[in-house]
Amino acid sequence: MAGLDDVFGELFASIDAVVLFSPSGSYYEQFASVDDVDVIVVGTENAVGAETFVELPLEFEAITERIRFGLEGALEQGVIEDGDELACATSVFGDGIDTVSRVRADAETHTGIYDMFVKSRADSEVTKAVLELAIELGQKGQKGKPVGALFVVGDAGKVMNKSRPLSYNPFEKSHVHVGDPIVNVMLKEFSRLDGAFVISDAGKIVSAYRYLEPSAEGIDIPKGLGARHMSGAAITRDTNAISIVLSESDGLVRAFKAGELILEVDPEAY
Ligand SMILES: Nc1ncnc2c1ncn2[C@@H]1O[C@H](COP(=O)(O)OP(=O)(O)OP(=O)(O)O)[C@@H](O)[C@H]1O
Ligand SMILES: [Mn+2]
Repeated sequence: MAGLDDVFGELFASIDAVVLFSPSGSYYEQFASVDDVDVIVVGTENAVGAETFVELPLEFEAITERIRFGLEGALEQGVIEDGDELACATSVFGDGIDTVSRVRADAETHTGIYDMFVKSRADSEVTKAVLELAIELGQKGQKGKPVGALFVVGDAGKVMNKSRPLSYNPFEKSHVHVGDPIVNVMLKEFSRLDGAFVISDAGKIVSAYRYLEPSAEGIDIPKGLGARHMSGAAITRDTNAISIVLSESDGLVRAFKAGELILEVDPEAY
């Protein structure tokens, strides 16, 4: 009779690498004594001081997203290759690692979400701060009511050229940056008002209340979404910016790059 190892063992038979998602130090250490296996650590920070590390911008709640994003980053960094067989160990139910998924690295399913942070014009810290802000706004709303918001990040000069003011710009003479706690309060306050926020590569808030006027021809966004998403998507094809959009109507946060939807997250899941 076959033992469980014969059955479950197939999950990690002849794999090219083990990918540990946010392992504890002791869990990671155990792999040091395993022969002939490459170990890659993926997480929001390299808490275990791993030699091979891939950074996640957020702790994705959905395991499929977490693995897809982590592997996309690992492919980008060249620590794995297309077609590699990987044992991805992650936590689904508890604090510790409780799940192993066998996944084949597939360069074809490249979504661009990793590029959004690492290969964009804007600093990855800036993109991350804006994404976190949008998620936080989505969780709390404005005084309990759902709000929508549109942030256009990077390539600000070109974005300004493709847009016009809806009202006076409260950030006109200021030198404030995203990530700054005061600025987050201001951005949340202004998010009740119309138009887009324009943010520079380095995170400076260039303007609020911008009405975007990109060419929207041929832009394909999910059905049911309106002008905020259409303009947010289209501006990323006309410029090298990325857009992060919080929908007032369905509460989801979406990101667009090069005119394409590259990320869709439910703020309630974080
Ligand atoms: N071209 C644009 N540039 C900047 N902001 C815009 C633009 N078009 C619409 N908006 C902003 O988006 C808001 C919502 O518009 P609309 O309902 O058409 O968008 P939506 O994609 O359905 O977004 P939501 O899901 O939040 O309702 C508008 O009140 C306006 O503030
Ligand atoms: Mn709408």
